[in-house]
Amino acid sequence: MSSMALGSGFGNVVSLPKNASRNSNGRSFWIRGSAVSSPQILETSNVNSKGSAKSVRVGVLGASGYTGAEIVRLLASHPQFCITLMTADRKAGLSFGSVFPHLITQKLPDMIAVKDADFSNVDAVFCCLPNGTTQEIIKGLPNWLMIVDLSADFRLRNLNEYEEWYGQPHKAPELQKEVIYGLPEVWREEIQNARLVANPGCYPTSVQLPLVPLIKAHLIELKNIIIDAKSGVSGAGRAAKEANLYTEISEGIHAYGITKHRHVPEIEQGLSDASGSNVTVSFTPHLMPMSRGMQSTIYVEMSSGVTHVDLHQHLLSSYEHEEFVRVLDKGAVPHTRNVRGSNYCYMNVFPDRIPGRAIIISVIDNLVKGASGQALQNLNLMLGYPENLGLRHQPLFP
Ligand SMILES: NC(=O)C1=CN([C@@H]2O[C@H](COP(=O)(O)OP(=O)(O)OC[C@H]3O[C@@H](n4cnc5c(N)ncnc54)[C@H](OP(=O)(O)O)[C@@H]3O)[C@@H](O)[C@H]2O)C=CC1
Ligand SMILES: CC(=O)N[C@@H](CCC(=O)OP(=O)(O)O)C(=O)O
Repeated sequence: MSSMALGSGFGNVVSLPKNASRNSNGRSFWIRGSAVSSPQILETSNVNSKGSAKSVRVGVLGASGYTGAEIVRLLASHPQFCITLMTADRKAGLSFGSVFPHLITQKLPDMIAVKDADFSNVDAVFCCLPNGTTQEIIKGLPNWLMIVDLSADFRLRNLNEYEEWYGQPHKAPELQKEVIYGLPEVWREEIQNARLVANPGCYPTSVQLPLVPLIKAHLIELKNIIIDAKSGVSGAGRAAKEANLYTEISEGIHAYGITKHRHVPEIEQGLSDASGSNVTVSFTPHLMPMSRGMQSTIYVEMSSGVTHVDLHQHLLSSYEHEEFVRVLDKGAVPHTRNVRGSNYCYMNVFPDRIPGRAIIISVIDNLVKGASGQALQNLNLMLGYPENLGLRHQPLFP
């Protein structure tokens, strides 16, 4: 990574991204210089492979949940971010390794209740908290903290719509005004200048990545978009629920949230932004007997004179320079297994047997590109780092 070196309170040299000043928007992380003022948290795990202190101190709120654990897993190989704060609710007081033994080798702070958290040792936070709680918690946080919120609290711009779909008035409308929607392939420039980013939902990520470029290029009709989507059970979080017991989930699939799923307005907001007019979709999610992975099968009508080859070609050229989106070769079927554990979205286009229609298939790992990987991609961008830092894991197979 190209960088400039500054002396620091760590007594080490801290590497800052060369383009750090580009992010100096008055709320700038680097101008504050807070990254260089905390000698007490320096640990071996806070040193990168070059022996320099990692520059950015990160808090993970909701570290005992699935997305929190996934952030911790990804940050283990991040050369510049170290974790200085972890919170939990029922599991506050426990060590992270006792809650997630697969990550026991990492040296990490114990998880504490968010009310006891001291943010003076933190430059940026990932909020991996249940919907509805983040907006209350972050409105009390210092206004210089960089925040990536993985919940749905700040994704909908229209607060009436938020109230309608989430069943409660928004509790931090003043913060909503500064939020940037964190889908890097669409809003990269805005994210680079953001302090507060709303990380997209998993289903909306898998749908917008293929549809936004096609809508922007007027290659598909805005009516009759049908999305049939499927998710692994980790999408529902780690908290115990009867409906998610092995006996309820295994050896079967079922639809849920039919016509009422909270991701409908988020998908429609993204597609409407792309088209400049109101887009509505039919969206039905299904729960699959697998831990992680998500597929959206999307049925579209092509614009007059357009073929599925045009759609494929346009997606190929749109994502030619995107590291995390792979448009597969003609005829290759995207499979959730092939993106498992990675930040990739794989997609492809197929002709329908009905003339004029096409079928688009997009797959992601709901916990990575659908949540924590995308969140890390966003924080990298917000701080001026290459967006793939800590994210180059190849998919796990089998
Ligand atoms: N799972 C997924 O695939 C995706 C999830 N998301 C969103 O990310 C967020 C986190 O999801 P996920 O990790 O799956 O959820 P989990 O249920 O697995 O984890 C929730 C975390 O929040 C903590 N917590 C619960 N209630 C409170 C509270 N009142 N105050 C403070 N902390 C609390 C929990 O602590 P404790 O364990 O101690 O109770 C736990 O650490 C959610 O908003 C979810 O909608 C977004 C995209 C995908
Ligand atoms: C399988 C499952 O239950 N999945 C979750 C989606 C997870 C997600 O992205 O949701 P948020 O919008 O809450 O962040 C659901 O359908 O609610």
